[in-house]
Amino acid sequence: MPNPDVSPYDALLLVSFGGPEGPDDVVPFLENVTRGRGIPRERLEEVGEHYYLFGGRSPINDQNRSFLAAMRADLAAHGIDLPVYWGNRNWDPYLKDTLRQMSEDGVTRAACFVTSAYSSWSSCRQYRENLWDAVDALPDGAARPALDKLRHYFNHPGFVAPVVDATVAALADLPDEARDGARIVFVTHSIPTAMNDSSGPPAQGGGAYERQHRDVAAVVSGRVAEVTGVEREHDLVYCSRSGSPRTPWLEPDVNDHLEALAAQGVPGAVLVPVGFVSDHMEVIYDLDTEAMETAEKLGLPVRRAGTPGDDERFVAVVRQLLLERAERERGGDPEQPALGATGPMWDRCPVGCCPNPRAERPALCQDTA
Ligand SMILES: CC1=C(CCC(=O)O)c2cc3nc(cc4[nH]c(cc5[nH]c(cc1n2)c(C)c5CCC(=O)O)c(CCC(=O)O)c4C)C(CCC(=O)O)=C3C
Ligand SMILES: [Fe+2]
Repeated sequence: MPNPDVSPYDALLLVSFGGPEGPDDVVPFLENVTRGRGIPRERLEEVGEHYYLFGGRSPINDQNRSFLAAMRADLAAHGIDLPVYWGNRNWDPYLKDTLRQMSEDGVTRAACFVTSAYSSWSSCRQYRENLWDAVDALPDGAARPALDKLRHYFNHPGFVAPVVDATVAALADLPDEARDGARIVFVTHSIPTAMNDSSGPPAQGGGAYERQHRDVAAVVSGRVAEVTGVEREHDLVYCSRSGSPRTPWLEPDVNDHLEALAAQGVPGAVLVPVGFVSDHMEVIYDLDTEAMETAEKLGLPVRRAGTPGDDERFVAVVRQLLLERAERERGGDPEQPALGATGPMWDRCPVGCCPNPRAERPALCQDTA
């Protein structure tokens, strides 16, 4: 079989958030994340403590290193010889440095895979602003690689499959008497309600962040019901609220929700962190530490489902989206797998998609007006 055609791409770029790698990194990292955001001092000190509890080291960079190794192996196993780069928004390796390396290496056009699956300013457009900044910062006269963001994958079968398996495994781990009546509680990162209201293309009326989560939650619970032979109710709740207490953010909070479930007499719950691609700090602190403490206090049996991480089906999504997009850029019409009601997402975000809540800023990977 001939090797797959990846033209017009000559590189792949993994784009992520970044995290501290030791205690001395924590404060500078938090400053990078929150510059100009008006996050109260107390909230920052509190989040710093979450990191210090884990030795000042976020799990996210090691998870990306492992994902990169898996991606390279997957590409090689499928006859694709493409350099793979990695750059972050908030910590080393910074996107700006990575773009410089790509430019020096002669990369002309790279496909970008972002470790965030949904629409919203925080989870999509801000990364596209970061890409614009990184290209903009290239020195005068340096070659400027073109960057294309691969489509959103929250509803891609290769993202959904490991979430389904992890939910089934977490249910199996509940005590027998809690299992059949257990609630499936999907959890994602809270964002300001205004950011949710403006997420997605203006023509769709906003609310894309929440809607996309509800769509994938319905798909996963439907599949879990098929596999386990038991219909269970499910909910979508939020973790990691930040910002000023006066600003409304998406609710309910996962801890409040567990209390409500216990009060209703629900016998148990499985937390499914569908908003996260791997076990970030939000998962190991906000869910495994804080929400589990809440569950224990309530005497409510709760298990946390795993995230896709470097599951080979999720790793393969990168290659599948790369080949799909390459073919589309060459004028072809490949199949675009997608589960649920939303359908396959766009290649380029529409004008006005997920606006920056503070000031309009240039971004890459969108339609030109
Ligand atoms: C939607 C969303 C995702 C999911 C999409 C994606 O993955 O991108 C996400 C991911 C992440 N968020 C992370 C860390 C932080 N986020 C913060 C602050 C904020 N997050 C926000 C939203 C999101 N964040 C928002 C609206 C803020 C307020 C400030 C602002 O308007 O930007 C703060 C400041 C302290 C605080 O206030 O919590 C920290 C330290 C880490 C690294 C974790 C690790 O180390 O493992 C990851 C993967
Ligand atoms: Fe965050």
